[in-house]
Amino acid sequence: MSSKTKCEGGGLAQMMSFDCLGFLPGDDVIQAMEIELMKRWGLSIDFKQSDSPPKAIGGKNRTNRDTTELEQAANEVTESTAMKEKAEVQKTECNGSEGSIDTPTSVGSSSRTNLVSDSSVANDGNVMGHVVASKTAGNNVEENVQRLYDEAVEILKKGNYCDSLILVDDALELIGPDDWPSCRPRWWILKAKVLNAMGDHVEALRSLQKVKIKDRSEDAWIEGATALGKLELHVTSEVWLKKALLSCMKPAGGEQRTCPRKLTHMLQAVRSGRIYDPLVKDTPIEINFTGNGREVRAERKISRGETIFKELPEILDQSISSHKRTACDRCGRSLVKPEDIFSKGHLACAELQKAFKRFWPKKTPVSCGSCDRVVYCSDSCRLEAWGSYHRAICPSSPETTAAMLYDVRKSFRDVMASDGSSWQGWWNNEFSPTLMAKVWASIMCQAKLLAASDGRESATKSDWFTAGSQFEKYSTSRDEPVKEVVPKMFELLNCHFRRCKVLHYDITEKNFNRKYHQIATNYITFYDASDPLRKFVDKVTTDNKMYKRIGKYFHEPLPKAEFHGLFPMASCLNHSCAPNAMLECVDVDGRPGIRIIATSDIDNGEEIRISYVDSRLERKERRRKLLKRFGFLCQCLKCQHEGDFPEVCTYCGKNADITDRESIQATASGAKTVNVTATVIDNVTATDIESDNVTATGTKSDNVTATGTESDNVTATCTESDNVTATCTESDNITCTESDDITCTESDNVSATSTESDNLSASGTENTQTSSLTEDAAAERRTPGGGDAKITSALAAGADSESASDTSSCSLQTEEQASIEGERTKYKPETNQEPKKIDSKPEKQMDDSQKGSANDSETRAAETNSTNSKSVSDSSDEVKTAAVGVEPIISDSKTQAAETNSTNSKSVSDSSDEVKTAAVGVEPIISDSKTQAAETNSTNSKSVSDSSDEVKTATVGVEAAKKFPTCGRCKKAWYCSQRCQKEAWKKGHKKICVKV
Ligand SMILES: C[S@@+](CC[C@H](N)C(=O)[O-])C[C@H]1O[C@@H](n2cnc3c(N)ncnc32)[C@H](O)[C@@H]1O
Repeated sequence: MSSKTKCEGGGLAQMMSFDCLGFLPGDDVIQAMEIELMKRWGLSIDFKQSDSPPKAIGGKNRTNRDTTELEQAANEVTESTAMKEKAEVQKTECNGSEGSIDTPTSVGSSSRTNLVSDSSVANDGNVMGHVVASKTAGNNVEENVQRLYDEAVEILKKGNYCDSLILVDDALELIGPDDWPSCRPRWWILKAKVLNAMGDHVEALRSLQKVKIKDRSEDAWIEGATALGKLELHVTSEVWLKKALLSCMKPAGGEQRTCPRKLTHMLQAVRSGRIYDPLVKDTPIEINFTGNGREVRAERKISRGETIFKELPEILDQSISSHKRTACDRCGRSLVKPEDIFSKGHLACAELQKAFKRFWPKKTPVSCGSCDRVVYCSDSCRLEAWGSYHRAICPSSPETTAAMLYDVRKSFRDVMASDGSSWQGWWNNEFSPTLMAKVWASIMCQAKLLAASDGRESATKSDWFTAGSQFEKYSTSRDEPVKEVVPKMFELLNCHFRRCKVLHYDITEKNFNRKYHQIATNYITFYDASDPLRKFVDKVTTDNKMYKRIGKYFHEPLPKAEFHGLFPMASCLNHSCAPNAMLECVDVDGRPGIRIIATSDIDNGEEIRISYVDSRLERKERRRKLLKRFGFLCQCLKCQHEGDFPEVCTYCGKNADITDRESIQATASGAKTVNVTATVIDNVTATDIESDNVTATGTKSDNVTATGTESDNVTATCTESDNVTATCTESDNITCTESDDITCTESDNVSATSTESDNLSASGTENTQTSSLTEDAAAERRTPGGGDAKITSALAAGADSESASDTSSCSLQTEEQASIEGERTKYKPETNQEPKKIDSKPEKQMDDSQKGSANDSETRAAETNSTNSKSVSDSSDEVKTAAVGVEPIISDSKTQAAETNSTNSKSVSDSSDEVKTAAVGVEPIISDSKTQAAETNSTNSKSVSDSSDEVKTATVGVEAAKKFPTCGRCKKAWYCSQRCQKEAWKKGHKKICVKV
């Protein structure tokens, strides 16, 4: 795609949160019918070429579509519109209307009396009189016309449609076309407003069409779009809304500006209707667009256990962790073989072999024919895949970028468990990179088909827009940069599609981020409900004798071929931890799909929600998962009425003790390390005298301060925090990340490094080096291998064999080619081992790059999974850190994490490398003589000392506060008083409380 035709849409697309506002596939046919109808109603067709969609693939466009077909369709619409009109709430009629047969409504258009001279109408008489008089006298006319206009608007506001219509008509008659041409359009628009309010949308359009296109203001386009929408001419309505948006963004002769939210909302609502209405037509749901995005509502009462809808994925890819299980690349049908599941030893068992012969469903995979990377369950899947995406990513030769994409997918799975770090910059484990590649490939194949069906070699802008619009269904509100985290994958995809045989597509950074978030927000994990392994096991387990002999081979949870798919309707379902529906994997039309089932009775109009996580998990765990993958803090009824901590009243938020839970503080003297780590605590402070390391780490904290006097390293690190200060007096190093202020006073040798810091100052120091990185440089540093020219070029080299046409941008450098070979082998360790479960590591990879050191604290804290304190030291000379009173999980109250100002602290040490956890509420334990001073800066501080000077670790201990009594039924809420418990019960706890 040339830069001219990039599907970026600039501010417009962003504002709309749609990729590009092109036409949707099939719009040409719909528009042809809409034009037919408009002609019947005597409306002019003032379209330009660019207002028309490209013709449908394999279909007929409006020029070659059979006219009788169109007429028939138009007749049907006319009839249904007329019927609707009848059923609709009363339309206002002034003096009786005379609608023509084809015109669904025609109110007040023909039979009004001319009231130019009748100034008794409503209260406009005087103004009208003035206008007439001033016109005759030739003075003050414009002023009087303006007054007349204001008057008409006032009357309209009062809902007196007939009077305002009469006034507008009279004014239009009075102000002849040649009098004040610039003033007439306003009157026509006002007339359209009145007519729309009266329900006469055809007449409203007729009025608007009296205004020349070049004179149509944003208001005119909006009014027209409203009329068209009411007449259910949705494609044309959207065209008018886009014109409103354009004229609002850049009014004639005016400066570029931002448009009102209302307008973008209108466009989104029309667009959503156009996208989802055809999908939901045979279901009991409607999909609406609200201020909070899409939502699914019941259109009628739905009973518990009822299937709400079934759906197949629009596009899918196998999850990285299950790639060893053979499955169809197109539909996800599992083609798993015994060898994929059982070890060689097990396979040697004759009994098992016999059982395989008898019970294992036989299905021979169909290979791609061009590459050996994918298989299909049937020839039809193979052909479908080839036409719709695979031909754009088929790795027919091992040297291609496409092959590398598959290598990455495979190797990623193999090495993740052992060496996650070597994958930094390539990918994370959210979903497979080939899913993203398939999305682009299918846009490309669609654009190619659109172009080809019109006899063109290359795709036009409109083709690209239409092709891209198939993924508009998957909206997202997330926009964090991803390219920076996985720059190598960006390079690989960009290089591949830029030089692809099908068409050239230049993936921009913005495209990449957007597609990533679209997929990450919307993918659903599913599997083939008719998996051969499942069928085999079912058969064996029903045969008692057989089960006795071979049942021992499958005690483990059975591994499934698992997929990530994009499901248009299910992706609109919002989450609730107390859902009224759930998702189940089932066969749909002979293919693996899903169905949504009501888990309780659902009222007409009620929102349908599923749970994105296991709703039996603790609230903090559910919220952590939701925040991590979907970026929201769940506020559902269940979350509102469950607590995380026994020390905090779930209802009123009161703490069980009197300490100030907004602060966490540690002070130590002469210790090796003073380390305070906190999540969602406002003030995090580590202070130290003559110690080696002082570290304060805060996530989502307001103030993070590390202060050292004559200390070696002072580090304050924070993620998403407001103020981070590392202050050091006569100390050696200060490091601040994402800090607002850094201050150094009278230090000997200070090196203060700041990333994205606002203020960096060093005063009174003898030897000071300060550096402030620019955002770009910082990004490059943060991303291992970021900007790695070798990889980029090598990727280009790999792509060379695919296309000779575009060598300028991806040039081949031989010594670099060798380097990618090195990379390739590095990423392809030979392993026959069963891949380990890779849950946390890959996630951590992404976090590491995104969150910097804060991630460490989160990981450590997650390991301890405790709100309680611990301190750790060990005999190695590495500095060990431990989260102090840290809850890594999101908490909506700043008071939920424990703090150090406590009465009882403790520290634990151990000689192993691992972070150890400790029980709470006990006196400090000193199990290792190498642990030295620890002291909490509290009223009841503890101190621990030791005579050795080898390793000094000081960490702050925390005691859990007193606990409140729990809800006896569900044990998921704590209350400080009976009153709180009763109130909470009434306000919603009752609805979510389940006896355990
Ligand atoms: C699969 S989409 C669901 C449809 C969504 N409303 C939309 O328009 O895209 C998932 C996204 O919906 C939003 N979402 C879903 N459930 C939510 C909830 N309970 N609270 C807040 N946001 C929610 C989040 O932004 C999440 O990333």
